Amino acid sequence: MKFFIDTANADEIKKAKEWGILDGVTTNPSLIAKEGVDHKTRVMEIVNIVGDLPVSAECVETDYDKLLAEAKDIASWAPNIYVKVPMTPTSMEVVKELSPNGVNFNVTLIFSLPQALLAAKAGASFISFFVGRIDDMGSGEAAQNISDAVEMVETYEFPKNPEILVASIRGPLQVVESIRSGAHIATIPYKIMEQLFHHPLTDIGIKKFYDDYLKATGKTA
Ligand SMILES: O=C(CO)[C@@H](O)[C@H](O)[C@H](O)[C@H](O)COP(=O)(O)O
Repeated sequence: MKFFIDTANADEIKKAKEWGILDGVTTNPSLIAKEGVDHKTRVMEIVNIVGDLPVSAECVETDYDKLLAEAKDIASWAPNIYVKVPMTPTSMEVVKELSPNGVNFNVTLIFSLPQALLAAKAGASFISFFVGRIDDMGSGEAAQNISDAVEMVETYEFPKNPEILVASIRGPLQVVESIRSGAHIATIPYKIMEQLFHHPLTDIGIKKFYDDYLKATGKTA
């Protein structure tokens, strides 16, 4: 499973890259707004940090002509940009129009299997399932939705061989859920990435090995 970071914070992206675990970056208008920076400037900074890894940058227009122009513009910023559009009929028209010309789309705000099918058929490269928000509704359907969507894209033929991307991850358990469901990608906020390194038994084990080493060598800490 690929690990993307879900942030527009440049320091967090640099750190995740240093860890050697980073496969891509996703941003959205809320994350960019939190940083208080210009959208294009920050996306280009991110591209400079991650090189040719995929970077998702989201459109905000809703009218067809404006969205088409915005998607073309964002796609022109760098070859590894994935243009994010929400699941709407208008967005799917834009995906259908531009994806055969080499534009990669990340269709976002996906909450159901039929929505994932529509995105795949239109020509999405990534299909972003929002597990946290599905779990908030208490339906318990998130994991099943992801594994059904993975099976769907691996069973049928679609224009771009889309990958299922798990978004709206709020804690390590949803990362486990993503792995168990066979998701192709999980996009994870920095704080949760950090949490994934830790386990109480790891800390206890590190301390015991070090203490035994000191005892055996007579050295002091
Ligand atoms: O859609 C993608 C990735 O494609 C994400 O950037 C996505 O927007 C975020 O994970 C969500 O907006 C975060 O949602 P939430 O945890 O605030 O509910």
